[in-house]
Amino acid sequence: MQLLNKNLQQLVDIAQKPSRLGIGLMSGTSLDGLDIALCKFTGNGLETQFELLNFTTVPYGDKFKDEVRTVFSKKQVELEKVCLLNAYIGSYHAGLVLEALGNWKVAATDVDFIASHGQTIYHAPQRLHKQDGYPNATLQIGDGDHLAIKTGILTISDFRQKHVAAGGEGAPLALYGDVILGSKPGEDRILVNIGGISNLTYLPADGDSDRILCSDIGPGNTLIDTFSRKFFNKAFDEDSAIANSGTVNEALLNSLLKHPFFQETPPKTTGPELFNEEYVRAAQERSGTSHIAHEDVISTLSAFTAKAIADFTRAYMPKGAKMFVSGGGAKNPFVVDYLKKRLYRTEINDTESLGINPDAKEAILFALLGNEALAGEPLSVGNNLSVLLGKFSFAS
Ligand SMILES: Nc1ncnc2c1ncn2[C@@H]1O[C@H](COP(=O)(O)OP(=O)(O)OP(=O)(O)O)[C@@H](O)[C@H]1O
Ligand SMILES: CC(=O)N[C@H]1[C@@H]2OC[C@@H](O2)[C@@H](O)[C@@H]1O[C@H](C)C(=O)O
Repeated sequence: MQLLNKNLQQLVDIAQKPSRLGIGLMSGTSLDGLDIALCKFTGNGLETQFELLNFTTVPYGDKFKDEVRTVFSKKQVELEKVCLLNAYIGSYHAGLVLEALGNWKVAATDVDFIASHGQTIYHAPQRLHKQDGYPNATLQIGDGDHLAIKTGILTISDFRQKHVAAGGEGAPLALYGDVILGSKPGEDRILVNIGGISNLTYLPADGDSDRILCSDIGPGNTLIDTFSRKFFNKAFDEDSAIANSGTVNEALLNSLLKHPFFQETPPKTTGPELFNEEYVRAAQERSGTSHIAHEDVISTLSAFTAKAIADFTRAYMPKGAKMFVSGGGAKNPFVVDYLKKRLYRTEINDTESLGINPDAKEAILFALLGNEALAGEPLSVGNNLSVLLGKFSFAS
């Protein structure tokens, strides 16, 4: 007699496998493309053994980016567009997964699960929306059912909602993956990811769970990208070519750093809902720097990203901790050099030196969270919430 329906049986079977093949998908706030990481997991929790088998970033075309930007971090949008994009992105990502699997010569039937972050279109922690009676909120679109149906692979998605439901801000979720991938007994480590928004995980040498901290820091690439697009028609400041041709304007830099967010005690989260074009315009007006050269704006915004990380590190991190950077911002020489100058006593490398591909780190994180949703137990580490995240979408 069959006791379970087919879908529940599939969950039990996958959970009991000695090792699982999972795909992590991340589409971040930089809107540069879809990161796809094929990982093999053995075990779960802090004992997880993991291997990155394949990784690719599929760049988004301008048309897709423009479509998403019509609803991205905007207070008012066409609701119809949100509805259409929710289905479209799920299905589009599914197509990209199938294409990647084809390129890697891996059969979809050999993959146990997809763990999909989706596309954040609005992040609204209470600290940002400040509306009485409303809780923390965040919204990711690209529905998991479309991925499951189109690829035939069990899909876990919408990881941030339960974090919010359990009292968190829905981010950052990096902590769990960073603890597993990046901890080393006897070494104080700081893992900094410079994506659209930058965030950091502190991993103490003694492994003391109470001292582990994960928090957003401030803008990563988001402002550099916005103004590179606006002034120079470039998606980003490749190899800091623009920033290097300008000068940091100290008055503007100080004005940019004057926001209560930077004084708030971590953990905290933010997004382009705060750090956007209007934010920079207002800082320019306050500091009388509205007419400085466009190159100087890019240099100053790059310094802003780096100085926010340096200030946070000085304020909250113990001296002597080693820093490991990842995310697209780790490839911005101006940002990294500025950071090194501000933190001249800190040893700074990228996460490649830990054996973690700096571009793949966040996609791996979601694959890890998917593995936990299937085979793990709620874990209490640092300031993470002790809940298993993610919703299941079955292929039939
Ligand atoms: N060669 C380079 N020079 C300068 N900047 C670069 C370079 N390569 C990538 N970047 C920056 O990295 C960005 C992409 O970063 P990443 O892929 O980490 O973002 P993301 O996944 O959207 O991040 P998150 O979700 O963490 O906000 C680009 O938009 C660009 O600003
Ligand atoms: C709401 C949202 O999408 N936040 C992202 C964003 O990009 C970086 C930073 O802001 C971080 O808080 C988070 O992503 C990573 C993966 C996280 O949750 O750890």
